[in-house]
Amino acid sequence: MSFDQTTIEPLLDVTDLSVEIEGREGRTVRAARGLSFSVGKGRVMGVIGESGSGKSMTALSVMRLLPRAAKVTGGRVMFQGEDLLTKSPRAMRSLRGRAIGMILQDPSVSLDPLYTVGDQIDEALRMHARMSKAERHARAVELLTSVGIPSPEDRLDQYPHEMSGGMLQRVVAAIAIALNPALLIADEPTTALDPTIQVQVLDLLAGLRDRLGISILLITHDFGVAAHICDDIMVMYAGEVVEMGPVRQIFDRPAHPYTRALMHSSGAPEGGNRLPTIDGSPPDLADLPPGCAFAQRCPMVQPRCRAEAPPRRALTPDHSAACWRSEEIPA
Ligand SMILES: Nc1ncnc2c1ncn2[C@@H]1O[C@H](COP(=O)(O)OP(=O)(O)OP(=O)(O)O)[C@@H](O)[C@H]1O
Repeated sequence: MSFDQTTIEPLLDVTDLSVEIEGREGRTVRAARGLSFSVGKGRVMGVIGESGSGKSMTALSVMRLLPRAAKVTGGRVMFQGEDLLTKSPRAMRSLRGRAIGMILQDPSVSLDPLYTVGDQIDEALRMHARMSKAERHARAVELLTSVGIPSPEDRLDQYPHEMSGGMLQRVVAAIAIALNPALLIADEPTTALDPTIQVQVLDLLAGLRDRLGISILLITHDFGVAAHICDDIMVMYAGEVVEMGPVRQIFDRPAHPYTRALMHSSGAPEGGNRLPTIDGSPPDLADLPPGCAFAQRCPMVQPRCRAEAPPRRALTPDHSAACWRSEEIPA
């Protein structure tokens, strides 16, 4: 749990989610292992961790868009009272775009170069909502305005190649929110953008939460990005959630040595060193060691850590971490 559920209702509630990928030579990659987390209504939850920690697989599982080689081997993904893992592909298609919007890393991949921005927003509105052509046009203008695009009427007639990366990501955001989704899943939405534009796009997302009450699951490997807009964060390492809680509490008192190392190696959202550099590399997810997966890189490792995996336990009602030595980590 990452927020006080007596006052904030969860919108997305994931329990014990496990994902396996059939790799080469019969290797089974354990991309997610028993993940549990909740995204509160109107909250931004940051999913943070190094490359390969399982952030994207987690998001793809929620959206039911895992690649063919990957499969969910256990768990529940409760959203608006239903387990998404049991829904039909057709029901999921309808849910995506309507109740769950998506923003991916590279806006040029999300948009079709052959159609104008206006056509692409219109398509999203036509697929799911019963609106007249005039209503759809008015809504498209309203959407572009709400994501901070100046002269929206003119922009509707432009093609993606006529717009900058930052503007394109705003268009993607406009399409993602076109049908008033309750949840937005954003996978590294600012990584492909210039640092100054990154901040603008993050502010846009924060604005959507504040104005529309949308919940956001934001994947990033950048602590600066998380600090900028997240209410809560979950830190992933080797397919597990190793720490979770309100961002302020984690900043003030990290309770996992990996979180602390990430915080110390990450730059501000304005630029600088975005890729965390921590000595050593994560374990092979197809051949995990016994005990704590971080033990081999951990500055605080003890013999017990190599023998027995620490369960995630609560330090405060809404802050938890999976480390035997949480209480000893310097603030
Ligand atoms: N098609 C695939 N076949 C085999 N293994 C895969 C495949 N896709 C991903 N993986 C593995 O699954 C694990 C989790 O990957 P995932 O993409 O979720 O990590 P991530 O934290 O999102 O990383 P990044 O920040 O680089 O996107 C990684 O170890 C990765 O190597």
